[in-house]
Amino acid sequence: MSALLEVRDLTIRTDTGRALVAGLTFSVARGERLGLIGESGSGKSLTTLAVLGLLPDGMTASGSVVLDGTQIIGASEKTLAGVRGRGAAIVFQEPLTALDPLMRVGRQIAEPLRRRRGVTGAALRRAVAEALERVRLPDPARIARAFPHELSGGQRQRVALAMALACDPALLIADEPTTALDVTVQAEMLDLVDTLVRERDMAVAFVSHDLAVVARVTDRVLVMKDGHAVESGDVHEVVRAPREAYTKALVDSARQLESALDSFGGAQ
Ligand SMILES: Nc1ncnc2c1ncn2[C@@H]1O[C@H](COP(=O)(O)OP(=O)(O)OP(=O)(O)O)[C@@H](O)[C@H]1O
Repeated sequence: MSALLEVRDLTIRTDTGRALVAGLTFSVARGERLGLIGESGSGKSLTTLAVLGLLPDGMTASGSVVLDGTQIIGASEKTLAGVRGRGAAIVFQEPLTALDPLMRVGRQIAEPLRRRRGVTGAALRRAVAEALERVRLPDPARIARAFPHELSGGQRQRVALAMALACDPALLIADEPTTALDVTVQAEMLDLVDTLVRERDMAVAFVSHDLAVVARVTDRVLVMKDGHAVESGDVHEVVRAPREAYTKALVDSARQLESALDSFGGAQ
């Protein structure tokens, strides 16, 4: 069976022709969990935006990005609208990127369900409540009536996840979805993403600069540096025996962080 996402020789350039991502090739099978890892500026976010045809104005992509059978590069807005939500959906680091500050969150979750699935009336209200329950938000009726600023950062991130999952995407793209949260809320959010994607056999592209986080929720990892892939493989293999110096440095810094956290925990 063909891959759910097939990226071939993806190059992303600025309007001045500078390549920010160059010749990137990777794929994600249905149900597979891929981590995209690399230091800040390595091109992870631009790669995920290109997968949904969401590159910032002025940037162009070349090569091939086939998502759920649809070629994304050069596709019309109409084609892209058809594949977004169902083929893949994205959760960003800062949920306010995805949430409209002036709209109650219930309406924001309802909107894609109405538009893409044609759900209306009582069925739509039920679907919104279910979407909020699925991400383990207590008192979904109250949350649905709230505006984004009335929720905590962790609750907003769950709402953003509920929106992304509303149309049952085949691929969930999570771009550092826990970085802006405090450590406990981060761990809860990771567990939630992990549980939900396993329950649904959903594929994930999980973007992070933190190898420890990626190892927790993915099976395979693609290491990026300066817009190129430097290494890929089974996440535990890569952590155990990194081949490239750059990957080794990422592994070492993740270990240092872990042991610092351990000794901090032990001192309490
Ligand atoms: N809108 C933009 N205009 C110009 N350059 C950009 C733009 N967005 C990103 N870049 C540049 O493209 C490169 C890759 O950025 P990208 O956001 O994909 O990296 P990243 O690996 O996701 O980093 P981070 O972990 O910090 O989000 C960086 O050098 C960045 O400065």
